[in-house]
Amino acid sequence: MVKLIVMTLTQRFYTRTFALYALITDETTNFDAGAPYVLVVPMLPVAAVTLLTFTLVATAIKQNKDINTKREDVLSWEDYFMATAVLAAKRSKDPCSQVGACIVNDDKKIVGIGYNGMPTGCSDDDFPWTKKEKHLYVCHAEMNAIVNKNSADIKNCTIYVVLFPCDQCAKIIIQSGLREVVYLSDKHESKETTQAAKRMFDSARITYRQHIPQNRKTEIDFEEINWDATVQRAPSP
Ligand SMILES: O=c1ccn([C@H]2C[C@H](O)[C@@H](COP(=O)(O)O)O2)c(=O)[nH]1
Repeated sequence: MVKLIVMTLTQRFYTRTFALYALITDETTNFDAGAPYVLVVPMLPVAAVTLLTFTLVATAIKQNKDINTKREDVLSWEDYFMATAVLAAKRSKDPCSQVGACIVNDDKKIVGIGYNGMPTGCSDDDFPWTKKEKHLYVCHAEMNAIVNKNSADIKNCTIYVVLFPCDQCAKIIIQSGLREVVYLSDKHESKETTQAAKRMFDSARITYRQHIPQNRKTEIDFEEINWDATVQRAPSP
């Protein structure tokens, strides 16, 4: 409907502008080879301004409509849980692999989040991040998500994790009673540790599958919040 109104108005505008221009210049009656350019070139800025105006009006109308209509283009549950794992991973200080994990129960409630990092009390600045040494100290994302759980029981939950779990994490996942592993990357699939993890999952009947995001990109844009329209309170002293 909005499109139709805009198209009709645009068409009318052009017809009238063209007729007016033809009247002033009388070019339509003297159509030699150069005449079309003489007609079209001066109209380009007018056309650009008109198009911009109509686009702005159409956007305003559309936005006005949107505040009264249910949004359809929302994050799917699966993208939401994996995005939560990816967001947690952004806290990781590991220079090679930033891993995040998010545990979800049957009611679609998040009951644990974690990322790979040094144990509490072991400073990120004092312990090594080199490829060889870090493995002695780093707590894996899955382990952190499990020990950080905010629910008494995580039995039958699903864990969304950025990287396929290693053998050590597989053991903790199995012993915690988790039912399913959803992962994003399997970049260490040829490693013995990943193969051992898959062997244990298969035996313990824990399913695993790769998550293919519906949206390749999910942006968080703090600028989207209209700060000017909110009351800005002074921070507490
Ligand atoms: O299941 C896993 C496996 C690994 N991690 C963490 C541990 C390390 O910080 C990195 C792996 O580093 P690489 O240099 O890629 O070997 O990922 C984890 O959290 N969970």
